[in-house]
Amino acid sequence: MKHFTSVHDVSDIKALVKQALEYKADPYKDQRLGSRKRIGMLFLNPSMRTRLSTQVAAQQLGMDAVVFNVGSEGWSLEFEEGAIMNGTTVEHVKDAAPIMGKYFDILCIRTFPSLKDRDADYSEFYINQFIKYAGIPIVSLESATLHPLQSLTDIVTITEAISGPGFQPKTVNRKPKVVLTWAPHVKPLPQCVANSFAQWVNTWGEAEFVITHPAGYELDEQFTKGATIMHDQNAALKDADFVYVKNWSEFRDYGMISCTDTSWMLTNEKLALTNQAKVMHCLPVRRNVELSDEVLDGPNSLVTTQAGNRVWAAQAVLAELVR
Ligand SMILES: NCCC[C@H](NC(=O)CCC(=O)O)C(=O)O
Ligand SMILES: NC(=O)OP(=O)(O)O
Repeated sequence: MKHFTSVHDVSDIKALVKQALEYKADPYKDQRLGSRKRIGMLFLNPSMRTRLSTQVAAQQLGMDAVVFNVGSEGWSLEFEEGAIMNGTTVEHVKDAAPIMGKYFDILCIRTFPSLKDRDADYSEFYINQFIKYAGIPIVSLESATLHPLQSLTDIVTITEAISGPGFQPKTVNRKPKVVLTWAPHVKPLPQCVANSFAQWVNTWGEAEFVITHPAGYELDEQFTKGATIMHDQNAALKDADFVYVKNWSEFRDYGMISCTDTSWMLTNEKLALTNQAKVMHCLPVRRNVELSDEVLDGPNSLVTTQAGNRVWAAQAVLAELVR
């Protein structure tokens, strides 16, 4: 693995999931693997889970992690080739990234989309500039279109749940039914988590995968191809074993919100349509907008386990890059 910015960087998903679960069983088994290695973590946007879980993962491998909230504390970066820098940006990524390449062995970056310019966002303009100029492995901590550390975690979480004693598929030998459902929100959010989840589940190939959303919220087909897409949420939820709840803004009418229908919120009434599905969400979650309290606080919620698993996914990825 050279970089970790999408599922395409992974040659064997199942092996990486296995590695993550091995770290969960024995967190310090490779505590010297990353000795004398250092990761830099650049945040152009806020984070709680990604930041803390990746730091913990690095520590468990014996690596140092340096966090830089570049969005709020650093010089504002210029990314445009040939820019005449007589405005508000202070330093070009061409100058900054190679220096970070000297300080660190691996550079991890969070950079959200603008949700204004679809072509620029979907070209992954910002993270690709770091790949071009830093000269060291780059790890996405959520980029303009994808969130691969989250998606690896999600596959780890599903794998763990279906291997456990409590899992009862509807029919024997059936792949688990995984439903990604759109949920309402108060503001336009990136498509990253949904794109990435779809990309990973499709590549993994071990689920019967359904995506449900209101008309107009179709995601980019490059990520969803292979999934069944339905506009009827109740029909989609039937017999689901896992329900992944996420809001995203529109891809076609880019960054827009055309649906404010609160009935898309996942409630216990909707959960009753499923095969006692486990409920997932990447967090942070808007309670009683995306998901009801009763679901989040109820026995079907996997969200805390899922967020806890972020550590093992990050540890597996860092270990692979160090190796
Ligand atoms: N990293 C996980 C999700 C990050 C981001 N959510 C947010 O921005 C939520 C903000 C809010 O609820 O106001 C997203 O959906 O891609
Ligand atoms: N799920 C996730 O990426 O959370 P943070 O935004 O808190 O890192």
